Amino acid sequence: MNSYIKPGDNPLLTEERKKCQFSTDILAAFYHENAQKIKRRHEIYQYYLENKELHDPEPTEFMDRYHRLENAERKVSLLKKHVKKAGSPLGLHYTMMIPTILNNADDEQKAEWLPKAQNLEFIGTYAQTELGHGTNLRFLETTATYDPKTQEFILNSPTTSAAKWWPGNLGKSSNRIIVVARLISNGKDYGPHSFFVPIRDPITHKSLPGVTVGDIGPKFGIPTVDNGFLLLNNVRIPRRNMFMKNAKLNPDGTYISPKHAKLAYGTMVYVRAVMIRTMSHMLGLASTISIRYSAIRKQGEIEAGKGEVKVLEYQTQQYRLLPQVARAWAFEFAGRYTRKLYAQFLGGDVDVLPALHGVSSGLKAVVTHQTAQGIEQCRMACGGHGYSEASGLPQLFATAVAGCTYEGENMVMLLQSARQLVKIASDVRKNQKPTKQNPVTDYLYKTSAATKCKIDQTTDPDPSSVIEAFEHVARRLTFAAFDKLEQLKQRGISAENAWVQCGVDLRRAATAHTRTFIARQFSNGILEMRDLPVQAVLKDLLQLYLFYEVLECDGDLLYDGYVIGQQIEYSKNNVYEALRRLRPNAVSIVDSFDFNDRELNSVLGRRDGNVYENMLEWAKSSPLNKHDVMPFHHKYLGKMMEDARQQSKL
Ligand SMILES: CC/C=C\C/C=C\C/C=C\C/C=C/C(=O)SCCNC(=O)CCNC(=O)[C@H](O)C(C)(C)COP(=O)(O)OP(=O)(O)OC[C@H]1O[C@@H](n2cnc3c(N)ncnc32)[C@H](O)[C@@H]1OP(=O)(O)O
Ligand SMILES: Cc1cc2nc3c(=O)[nH]c(=O)nc-3n(C[C@H](O)[C@H](O)[C@H](O)COP(=O)(O)OP(=O)(O)OC[C@H]3O[C@@H](n4cnc5c(N)ncnc54)[C@H](O)[C@@H]3O)c2cc1C
Repeated sequence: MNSYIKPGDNPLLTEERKKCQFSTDILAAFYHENAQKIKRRHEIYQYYLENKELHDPEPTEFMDRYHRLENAERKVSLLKKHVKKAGSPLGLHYTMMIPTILNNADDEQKAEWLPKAQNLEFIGTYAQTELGHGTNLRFLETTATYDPKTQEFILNSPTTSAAKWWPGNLGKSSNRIIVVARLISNGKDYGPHSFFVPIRDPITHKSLPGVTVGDIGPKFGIPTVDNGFLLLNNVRIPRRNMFMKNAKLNPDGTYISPKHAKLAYGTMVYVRAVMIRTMSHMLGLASTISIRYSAIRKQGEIEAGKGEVKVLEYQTQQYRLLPQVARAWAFEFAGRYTRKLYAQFLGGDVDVLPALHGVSSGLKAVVTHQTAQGIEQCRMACGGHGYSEASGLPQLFATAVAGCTYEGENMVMLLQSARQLVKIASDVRKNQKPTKQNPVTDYLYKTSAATKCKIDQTTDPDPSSVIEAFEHVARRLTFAAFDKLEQLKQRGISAENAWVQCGVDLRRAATAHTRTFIARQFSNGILEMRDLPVQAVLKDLLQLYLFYEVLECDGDLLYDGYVIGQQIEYSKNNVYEALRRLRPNAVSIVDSFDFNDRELNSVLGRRDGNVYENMLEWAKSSPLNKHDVMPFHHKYLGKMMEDARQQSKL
């Protein structure tokens, strides 16, 4: 039933795979949405294996940034020949440039820019954040002043803090970019708008007059990406280079407002909506690496004299790793919802934007945070080898944790989600009904279905009792934060200051609300699976997810007596029971994520489980090992020891 078994694999992994009680093919197709996608994934991987020019000449962990970027550019240029969609130096081109053209360009602009972007005739990025401002877009300093005489915009960075700072692929790769700047026309400031701006010559790739651009230097991770800075000095672009699907500017400089004030933020909403799946994949990668490794790593005896056991036998190891698998699945279902909502928005339904913004901002924050935490758990669960770059986990963590910051700092995003909750609380207090159905927030209008939680000692529990418990917590925290806000305002504190004073409570309400949403999506999502053995595995994962989350918020559940201590004990037992049931299938479940060795990029997580011999091979690639004696040895340490020896002879 496990189709990942191959001759030559580590027998400890084969032993695990032979225990599989379900079809890995069916589970893999469900994770990647259909069997066709799995087939295509396998074809692409096979193609990669056969085309050596696409391989790295040495492990990239040993390359400096210069050679990493060169290697990435080499592969990307080759990939264009092989497949349409490529990697790192084009990351932002695909995730932000093309979506902005689709989302913000009018038909004529789209006809001009989209085919060229898709054909990679130019490479672009999204330059919004500045040295002095990222979160607070209204205070961006870059200006685009309209000159009706020439029908051009003049772009300027008036101060050092106005320098664009951070955009991925801006430093060295991009030549046509989106600049977010404050539109000024006829002396009036209309706030941030997007402009299509050439920054490098298309032939020589040299920066254009008035453009100062470069790489911002090494970061916490993602060394292959050339995040950049940019200063603009009186750079002129034609009027039609302002993105005009929503807001427009006539040749005489008169401004036409968009249908919704925040339509200009559409690209950010898009990335927040799609990055949920990327996070699920990253957590899936980390789980695959750590669970496969835990199945071949033996350490310690459980019963003296019976031999060392795989570390995966320890309940503590299972408790660290299996909830990460469950969360990867939960995030996948949550991401399907936000992508569907975004498709509705892109199809022209502008009214869906507030709901989409509400759910995607909270979700982006919770999912990136839990993904980064989960990867770090996986890394630590691999012991010393998890600390080596050979595990792939340090780089994976460094990449994932950036998601907590980019596309809206997480705390700020939770506060955006809380805005929606507070509005609903205000409606409820005024006995107002929802104007429009929203399956994500409608529960806030209802009172608790039961005054006491229904979790009991059954080991095959109904998910609805847990979801109701999460709803109860989210509702209580939302109304508590709202009431506190109102009390502060009644004491004469301004609405804005009251908001700041309730920030922590608002964040907690938004987190609880997002937990409720994810749990419901997971619970509904698995109903689509008809194959009974696969359904059983998904139910075990759901059970683990739900009761693990109960234990994460036990204080909030106990706070008002909604649950009693005994129900927390039942919840713990349900976690342990789920771990016990999942254990025999653990390797097969992560196999079903269907990540190949290129994607895993980890000696510990290889499909064949032959870890130790490959660790030795990997270490031998270290440039330090090109020399038995380092050329500078006798200059420093050698000399120091020689001097000490000479001294001791005196
Ligand atoms: C496939 C992709 C996968 C992985 C990614 C891989 C690679 C990419 C890697 C990195 C790319 C990174 C890119 C970037 O980081 S780009 C820069 C991102 N920057 C941000 O996200 C900035 C965050 N700041 C904001 O979004 C806004 O400034 C903020 C929302 C904080 C505040 O905006 P503003 O001051 O204008 O509004 P408010 O007064 O707070 O609210 C007024 C009103 O508007 C509503 N609102 C706000 N934003 C939106 C929106 N986007 N859509 C709809 N509505 C919005 C807000 O809720 C208020 O409503 P109401 O309460 O009804 O008044
Ligand atoms: C790897 C990476 C890639 C990036 N790629 C891009 C890109 O391609 N294009 C681009 O334009 N930008 C990019 N960025 C920039 C990114 O979008 C910003 O860093 C991000 O939006 C956060 O803004 P900031 O840096 O101004 O943080 P700040 O807003 O200064 O945050 C600092 C602290 O202040 C808090 N804070 C700020 N405002 C509030 C508030 N209103 N209420 C409560 N607390 C608040 C935050 O929670 C945080 O704790 C990237 C960043 C990184 C790290």
